[in-house]
Amino acid sequence: MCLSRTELNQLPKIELHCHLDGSISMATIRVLAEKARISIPESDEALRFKITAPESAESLLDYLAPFDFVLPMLQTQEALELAAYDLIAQAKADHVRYIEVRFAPTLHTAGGLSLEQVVVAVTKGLAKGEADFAVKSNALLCGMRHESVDTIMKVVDLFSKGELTHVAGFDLAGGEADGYVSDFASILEMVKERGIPLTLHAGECGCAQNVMDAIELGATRIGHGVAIKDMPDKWAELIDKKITLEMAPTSNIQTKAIDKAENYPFKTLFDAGVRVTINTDNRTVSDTTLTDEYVKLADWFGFDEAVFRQVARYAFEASFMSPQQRADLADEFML
Ligand SMILES: O=c1[nH]cnc2c1ncn2[C@H]1C[C@H](O)[C@@H](CO)O1
Ligand SMILES: [Zn+2]
Repeated sequence: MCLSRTELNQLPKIELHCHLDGSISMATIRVLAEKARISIPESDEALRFKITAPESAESLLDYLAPFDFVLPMLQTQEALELAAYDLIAQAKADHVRYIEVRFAPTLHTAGGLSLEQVVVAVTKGLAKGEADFAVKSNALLCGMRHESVDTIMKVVDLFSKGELTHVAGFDLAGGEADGYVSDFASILEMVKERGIPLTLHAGECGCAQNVMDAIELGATRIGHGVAIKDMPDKWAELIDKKITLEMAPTSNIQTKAIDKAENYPFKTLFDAGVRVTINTDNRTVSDTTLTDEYVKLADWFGFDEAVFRQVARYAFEASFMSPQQRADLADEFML
């Protein structure tokens, strides 16, 4: 029997892949714009047009365009804290019990903040969100793929600052090109050496080899990884190494990682035993919620509750939670 939207909404969830700057609610964007004295459209319809992925998006690069609109509003500690708090409120509405919130600290320094101040502000917002909404979280720090190795290294160095808390892992985001992972081998070797948990955006643009390169260089999780559908001979390796794919159905269609729902490889990969998880990627840019993503997958593939519980267990196991967070949530997700 098909699960209703209400039943899907109420399932306890874990979200591993959600970008802070792509997931600020419209109401909070209005608050942030006013604080930053940035004029934005008055009508919600016109504002939505600016902050969501264009319907005509042909690629990941088109999909990323709305970020340029919101980033100027995210240049103070107050704004970052509000944005993080707002995201936790949205996660609560999806019955998310734990979320990893990613962002690129270097994109928030235009107003004079240090990288460290950026991270402190976000984690403060996450902590307030946890206190008010009982949603646990950690931050993941992204380097941007268009940045220099030196710049990204400064982000990696943040992990060595003992006073930062709730910073759980590293990622590389931004436009994807064939072979990009190996360009960052020196950074990723350092990440491995320092024992920093690693997830990498890969296989979002038809570049399946990037997924295998990411695994080779130490990623235990892959952001999207959709292109691995084209390399079935590699699935056994993913299963064997317990690699987890952070998939995001709406985003993956918008970026043209996949042409249409029927070809979305989630069920094929799940049935084969690959660890797949469900994520929003960007709630606002993709105009979605985690419940919407569950509803889509239930509609497309007729998944029952057991599938969603198994997927949540995969997310729990692959998460970069602290031992305490893991102990607190184990009963709920390791049924
Ligand atoms: O799906 C994505 N793929 C690659 N990069 C992305 C995606 N969604 C957001 N980003 C980028 C744009 C943001 O400014 C940055 C940090 O969150 O990450
Ligand atoms: Zn992403």
